[in-house]
Amino acid sequence: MTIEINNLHKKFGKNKVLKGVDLSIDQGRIYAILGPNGSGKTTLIKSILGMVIPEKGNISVLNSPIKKDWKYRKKIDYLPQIANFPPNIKVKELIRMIKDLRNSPSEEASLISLFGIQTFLDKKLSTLSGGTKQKVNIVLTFMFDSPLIILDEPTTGLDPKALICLKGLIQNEKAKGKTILITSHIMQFVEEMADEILYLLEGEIYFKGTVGILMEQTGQHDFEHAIAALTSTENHA
Ligand SMILES: Nc1ncnc2c1ncn2[C@@H]1O[C@H](COP(=O)(O)OP(=O)(O)OP(=O)(O)O)[C@@H](O)[C@H]1O
Repeated sequence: MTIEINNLHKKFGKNKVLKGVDLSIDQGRIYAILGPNGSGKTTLIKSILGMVIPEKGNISVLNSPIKKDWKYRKKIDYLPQIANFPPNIKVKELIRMIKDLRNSPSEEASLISLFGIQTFLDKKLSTLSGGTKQKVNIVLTFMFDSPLIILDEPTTGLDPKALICLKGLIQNEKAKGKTILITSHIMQFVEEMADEILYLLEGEIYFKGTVGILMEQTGQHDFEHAIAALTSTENHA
């Protein structure tokens, strides 16, 4: 089991976001974490990363409980939804900085040419377009070789060519036996990529299963409508 979560609770003030999440994530599959805005997708991801500390519950990553042991973070490649990097440094300096921080082997050259960002290496981050920044973030995420990859809204701002590259990259990593967790509001992307859907609602995993099972349970013929129908039928995980 790559990730095991039991009875996870997290609130911010009076706002109870996660209310007893139970979840098992198997190795070598692509999982899409879906749910309405504010349903707690990012909170769940950050709990797995140890960036949010839950009040209650247990999380194990790669067979070890994560409490009080931060070393497991090195085994996760994480693409944040909003990356706050210093604006005044150049792309190549950022790549260098992240490599030094991680102190793990990295393979950035092929990714830089795959996304065609060679000409931006000497540019400051503040001068880049949104899509180019996202390409840089993708390079920073995929240049390491960790068994678990977590992508929070990876498609944001990407043009079609970059989107195709991203999909290929994700499939390649899966073929190597890696486990991939993705949040996305782009249903076409999710349908194409995900082996399994995890739908968060009212602080719990409301549905867990394949796209096929989701369609069958909701009686819908397209994925977008099946997701929309989830909340109006009884489809508990
Ligand atoms: N650091 C924080 N302090 C206070 N409230 C927070 C904090 N982080 C998240 N929240 C609240 O927790 C709830 C869940 O937020 P979260 O970002 O996990 O949702 P999400 O499902 O990822 O949403 P979206 O689809 O909009 O990205 C929201 O109501 C949000 O306002």
